[in-house]
Amino acid sequence: MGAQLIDGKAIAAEKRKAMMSRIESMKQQGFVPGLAVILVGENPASMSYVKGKIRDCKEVGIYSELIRFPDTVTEERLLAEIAELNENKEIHGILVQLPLPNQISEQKVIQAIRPEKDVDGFHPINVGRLVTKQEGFVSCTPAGIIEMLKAIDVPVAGKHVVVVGRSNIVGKPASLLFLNLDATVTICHSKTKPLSQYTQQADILIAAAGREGLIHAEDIKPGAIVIDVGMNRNAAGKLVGDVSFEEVKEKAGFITPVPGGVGPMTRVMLLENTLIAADRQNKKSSL
Ligand SMILES: Nc1nc(=O)c2c([nH]1)NC[C@@H]1CN(c3ccc(C(=O)N[C@@H](CCC(=O)O)C(=O)O)cc3)C=[N+]21
Repeated sequence: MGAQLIDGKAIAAEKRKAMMSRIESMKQQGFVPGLAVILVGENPASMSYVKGKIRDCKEVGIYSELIRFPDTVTEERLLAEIAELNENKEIHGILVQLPLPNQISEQKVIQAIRPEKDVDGFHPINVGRLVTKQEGFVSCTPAGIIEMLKAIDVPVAGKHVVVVGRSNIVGKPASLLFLNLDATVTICHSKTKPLSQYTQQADILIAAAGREGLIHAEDIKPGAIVIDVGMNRNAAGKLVGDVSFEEVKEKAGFITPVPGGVGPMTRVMLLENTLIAADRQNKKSSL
């Protein structure tokens, strides 16, 4: 294999280890960081993701609450729960697992969370802070991608970053983060024609379209850094990214695997954001 593997799982484990001592010293000062996770319904994928988040919290010593509702829950009830968590002094971060059932407006729910507790970074206030380069919370997946590049010591300034995908959760915030780090950023999406003409120009390629087999060897520049955000089930039921890993790894300089790449970094950044939230709220209350 030509490319060096970026081992997200190992980098995330390293980061969790470093967090444990930070949390230990917080606790010695009588302060325990806390995360509330709201799960609506019984979608198996959502249930398994949420379980993973709660397990991560336990491992590093973050207090966590899992709050579950049936998929028939009203928007009003959900908003009331969030209002309560906004006032709860033991809870510094609130995450509502997406997607939500159709009777509930995701935008309304996201906007009900106090921006200071929005550890997903989905609230428009936090998105606006990212756009204007102010302190706030950044969506966990893009933040995790930046941490991976830091871990392999790759400077971003002046690089051409091509982002394929424009979701509110990954593509858009990733583009803004790279722009804030002085990269030259191109955003591509399903209507971009021809896609390969753009991806071939990338020093750093972010594949976040959610389509298996989107990126092949001929679509990249030799030596490029390829970050695969895709999470697709292939015909054999296996979890695969947007990048045809076996062929692209021969031509890339660095590549992330799926699983074991961006996913574990996303999870660890949620813990990181929860610690940042706890720190900021602790400072405020002791002023
Ligand atoms: N409010 C909210 N915040 C989220 O951050 C959020 C969400 N809703 N809804 C769903 C998506 C999805 N997501 C994943 C995070 C990590 C892995 C992960 O760790 N994946 C493992 C593999 C897991 C497996 O094998 O299924 C890996 O890539 O190695 C997966 C998926 C967070 N999301």
